[in-house]
Amino acid sequence: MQPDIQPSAGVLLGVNIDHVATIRQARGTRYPEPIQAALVAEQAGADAITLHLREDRRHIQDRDVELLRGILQTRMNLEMAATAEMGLVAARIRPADCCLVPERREELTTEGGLDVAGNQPYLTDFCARLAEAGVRVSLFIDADPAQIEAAHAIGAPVIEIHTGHYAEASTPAERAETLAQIRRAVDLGRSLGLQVNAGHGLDYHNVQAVAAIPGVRELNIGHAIIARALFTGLDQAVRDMRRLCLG
Ligand SMILES: CC(=O)[C@@H](O)[C@H](O)COP(=O)(O)O
Ligand SMILES: NCC(=O)COP(=O)(O)O
Repeated sequence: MQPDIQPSAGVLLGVNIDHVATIRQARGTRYPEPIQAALVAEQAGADAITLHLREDRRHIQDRDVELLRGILQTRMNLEMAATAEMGLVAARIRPADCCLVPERREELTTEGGLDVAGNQPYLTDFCARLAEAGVRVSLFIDADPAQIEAAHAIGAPVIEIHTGHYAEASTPAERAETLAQIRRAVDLGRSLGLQVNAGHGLDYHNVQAVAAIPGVRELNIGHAIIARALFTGLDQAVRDMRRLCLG
């Protein structure tokens, strides 16, 4: 089946395959295989494959990252905490992109953005070392001007705006306000010359409003795609999301 070859309308789709690995880890089996998911997603039109190597290895394993590094046809976006251990992994794997995200072992999923403003010296050095290894650094941050300005100050070329508060909004007013915050964050990031991505909690019902924000370059989406794939298959789930992103 040939993928829908459509010219990118400027909004790229990074498919996060973490939760394929969640199902595998639930029983410790050899299936489902995240490698297979990545290739299916790419064939269906994903512009990048995102995977989060967590410190607790609850889903993606080191072997997934190592194997995919030599297999992906598009681009690896490796998400990780800004720790010494993960810095060594990134320097060895040298993914095209590395997105630094905060982690707390007890969290169910990522809860907030990275505190760049509060950790500038450490993150400046951490990002410089990744850049020296040829890795493009992205910082997963809240739609907070101080964090966006700090990301620019430490030399990160890319930011990914945390869309979780928008995704979890429970009223139309809250949804409108959180979307406006994202829009302002995109405008500020672009004015500083940053590439601005967005992600977390985006699904088939809330993605279009974010994809329509001028200046958003890439959306990283996983949980909703993998959930839909249970019923439509992964190829169709990715195609459907790609179509919504293109508007
Ligand atoms: C940073 C982010 O929002 C996600 O990409 C992250 O991977 C969420 O963590 P889980 O995939 O473990 O839910
Ligand atoms: N950085 C966001 C991501 O990769 C996927 O987040 P989600 O769609 O699984 O919530």
